[in-house]
Amino acid sequence: MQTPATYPAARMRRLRRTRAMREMVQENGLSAGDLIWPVFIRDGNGVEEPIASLPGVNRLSLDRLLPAAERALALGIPAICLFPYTAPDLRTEDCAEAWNPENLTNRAIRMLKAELPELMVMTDIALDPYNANGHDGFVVDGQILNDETVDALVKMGLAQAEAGADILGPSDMMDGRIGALRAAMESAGHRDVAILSYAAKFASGFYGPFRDAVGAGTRLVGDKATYQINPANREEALACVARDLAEGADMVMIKPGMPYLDICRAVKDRFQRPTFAYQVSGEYAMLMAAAQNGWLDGDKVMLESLMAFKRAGCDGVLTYFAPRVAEILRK
Ligand SMILES: NCC(=O)CCC(=O)O
Repeated sequence: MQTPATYPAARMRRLRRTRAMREMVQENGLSAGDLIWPVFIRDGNGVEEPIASLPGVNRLSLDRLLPAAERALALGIPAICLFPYTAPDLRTEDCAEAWNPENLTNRAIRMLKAELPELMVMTDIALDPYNANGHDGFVVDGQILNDETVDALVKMGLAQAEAGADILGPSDMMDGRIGALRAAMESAGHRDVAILSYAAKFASGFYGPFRDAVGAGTRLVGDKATYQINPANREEALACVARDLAEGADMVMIKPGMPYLDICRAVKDRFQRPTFAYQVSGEYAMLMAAAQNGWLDGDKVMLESLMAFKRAGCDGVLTYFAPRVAEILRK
């Protein structure tokens, strides 16, 4: 970096004097094309069910998903990511609904790809929405089984690819799942299905409202500390990213987002690969709650928080704010 001259030759405020000048020298930008919109889906017809801990976010039945997705596409959002709220009777210990070709997610993928082929559909690969105990893997005697879970995740990913998913998002943090999914995609002829690995996923308290949204919160027995990363660890997160890229991930994600911007920057600097952050439900809920109380300017902090991800090196962000941001950016 060129050291600035000393005062008064250097007056940093010269380039902040007008909006035109500030915009001309702005280092990072945010556009609708940077956003992936996570959407909660549920069975039924004509349903838009509010989620108390995520103000402004609804669980949508598929007939309501379609116009919402259409709007997202019109606003320039390139991808949506589907999260199912699974009916209680379909949550079992064997999680068989996860790879049912006719499950809610797979029906949603087929509908979206038939109606809006240009909108990319990303999926989530983890057993928690289908598991009786809210965990991302099979639980036997209180242990989360790794390899047996990976086999199930592969079946789940194959069903999603078969339904037409563009991007698979393994979010479970089992070891070896990226390599197993990549190999399965190759041999099943789904060579162009991309994998966006939740590579650096921390065992965070910020996921609370999401668990309410998919109905896993009250079911979760214990915590996810035996498979998600300890929030204290940076090198371990980088090792997970290196491993997932080596196993065939096309893109990687850091999650949560705002408390982990240092990890975003380190991942981008070290690997130079497409890097995403997930601005998770707790981050959204915090900002919305403060805005609803009049303590923060909601739109302002929303845009600022998303720009922070770009500044930290992210290529894009998964955010529940996506449609609102895209609307503001269009003006
Ligand atoms: N596998 C997806 C998530 O865990 C999302 C978390 C959140 O939004 O809190």
